[in-house]
Amino acid sequence: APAHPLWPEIERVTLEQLQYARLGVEGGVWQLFAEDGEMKMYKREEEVDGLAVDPLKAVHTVKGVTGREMTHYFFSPDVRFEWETTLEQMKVLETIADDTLVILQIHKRVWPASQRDALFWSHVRRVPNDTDRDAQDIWIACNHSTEHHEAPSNEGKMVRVALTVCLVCQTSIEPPADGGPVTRDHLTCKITYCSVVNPGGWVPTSALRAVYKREYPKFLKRFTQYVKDRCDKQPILF
Ligand SMILES: O=S(=O)(CCO)c1ccc(-c2ccc(C3CCCC3)c([C@@H]3C[C@@H]3c3ccccn3)c2)cc1
Repeated sequence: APAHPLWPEIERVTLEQLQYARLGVEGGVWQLFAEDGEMKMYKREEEVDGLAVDPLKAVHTVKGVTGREMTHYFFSPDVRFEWETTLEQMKVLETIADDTLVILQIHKRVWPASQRDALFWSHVRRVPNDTDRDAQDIWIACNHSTEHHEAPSNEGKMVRVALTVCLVCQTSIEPPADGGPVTRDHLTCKITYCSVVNPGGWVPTSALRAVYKREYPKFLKRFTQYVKDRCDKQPILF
């Protein structure tokens, strides 16, 4: 594993997020707040220092793509502007490895909040499925706020959000009955998207919750459709 000062935290947080995502939405603590076909979005209403920091967990099933493809397009900075509509600027501050980056993002102003930026490491990895041998490997992409000497400290300008986000994907293959080749019609990708965003500065709770309710379903729907469109007619990446 690369000898980078962030590596121990990247390893710990990524595996913690994997376990957190795999807990699903048990326990009755999760409130279903949006549904669209296979996509179900849950939240918990929590406040930190009077700020709404509502953990979010979404589950979704997408046909025709693999978890490797889904997490690849989520991780790749090159395509982020294709699907992230609230992004204004993005800069890769450091390439720690081909699967690990430090990214600074400036998001568009979302009324009534003032403009925000986010500084985080981003990591993607394949995790062998330790419970079910003949299942496909699990893929996880994880974004977690960090410090970085190259990021402006924003005195009095931009408010910096703190976030921890993960996208965990499990691919299933239903092989064709006639023993023919596996095509995209035989693929199903089960997704769990988790996010905790601390807005970093005052936003009226009711307004912020309205932003969450509007933006998260739009974001996950748009992102997953983007991946389906990109993968259509392309060779399958397992
Ligand atoms: O999954 S990611 O890593 C994808 C890479 O971009 C990610 C997701 C979400 C955010 C994010 C950052 C700021 C804000 C708010 C906080 C106060 C004012 C702006 C929000 C609010 C929740 C709403 C929102 C939800 C989804 C998409 C955009 N907007 C979300 C950042 C990164």
